[in-house]
Amino acid sequence: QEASPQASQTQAAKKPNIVIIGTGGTIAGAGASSVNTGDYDSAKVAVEKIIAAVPEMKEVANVKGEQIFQIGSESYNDERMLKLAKRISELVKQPDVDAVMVTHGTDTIEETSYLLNLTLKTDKPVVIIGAMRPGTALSADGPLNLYNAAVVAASPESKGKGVLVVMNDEIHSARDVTKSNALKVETFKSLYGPLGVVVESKPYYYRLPARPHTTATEFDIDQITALPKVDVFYAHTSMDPTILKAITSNGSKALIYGGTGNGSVADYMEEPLKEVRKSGVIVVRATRTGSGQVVRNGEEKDDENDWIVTADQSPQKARLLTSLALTKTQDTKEIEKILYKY
Ligand SMILES: NC(=O)CC[C@H](N)C(=O)O
Repeated sequence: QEASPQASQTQAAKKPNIVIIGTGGTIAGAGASSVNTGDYDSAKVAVEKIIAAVPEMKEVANVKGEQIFQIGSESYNDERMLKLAKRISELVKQPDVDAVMVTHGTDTIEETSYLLNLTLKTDKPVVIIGAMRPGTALSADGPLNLYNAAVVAASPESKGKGVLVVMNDEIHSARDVTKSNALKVETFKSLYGPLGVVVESKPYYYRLPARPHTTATEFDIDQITALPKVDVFYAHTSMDPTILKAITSNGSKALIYGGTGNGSVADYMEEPLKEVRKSGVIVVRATRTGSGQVVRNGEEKDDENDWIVTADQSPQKARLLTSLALTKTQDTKEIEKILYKY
């Protein structure tokens, strides 16, 4: 028996309204054949088509697509990130929008989502998803990731938990998540484990983010028009100190030195790095190891050189947070406090 139009209207009214913003990536990718899992063009398929491929989402929410760009996420820059963040901020202010999802390339999900987590002023669920295999491939992961993300975004339990990244049946906090493998579908890992999992159309949370996010931060996306320029230098054996010279005259306000081990600085890089600081650029020591806090004055003379250290953030996450910090203060001690707070 068909439901009456009124009955189906009431059904629709009970379901949350979710806007899905399409930005590109492999979830919007297409390969030449079904066995191409790593050889394909990303950012090809429109978000409406991606949504149409998962009609099961209609059971959980009223979903609507919106294409903001069609790019591989390696091509994000501050301008694009701000455009996306500002659009989400507009949407979450609408009373008829209950949650926002973003389909995103996986390369830089960890950066965009961290920026959103630090700057959006909302308790509504904001869920970012991608895929490791294009929709044309056998065992494509995008459709289930999309469905699971809708389940998470539609759940009242997901409110107030910060920006979430849902991939491979896991719910991650934007603060901690990182892409750990170039190909595998289980690439997304969080240093301290995921917040929860999605099982049979239900989210199950097991932990909460401890660091302030969204409504509890001092950063408001609506007040930010540009991000101060911050660059990253990746340390290795036999570095070329002249590369650091470029940082003193390219408009950078800070340099994240992705040091070996505990943010260590090679003996022959000390002078060039001191010069960077003397030129006015803030020097932040981070670690290239992927985890662990950098210890102030541990192996380096931070007090003497007026260098600062990150907590456990990767150089790329520290870059975004330092840039946000610079919108508030130029004081190195204050910036370091911010790096340890979020
Ligand atoms: N799996 C992916 O999404 C990678 C595709 C592309 N490099 C991107 O990040 O958009």
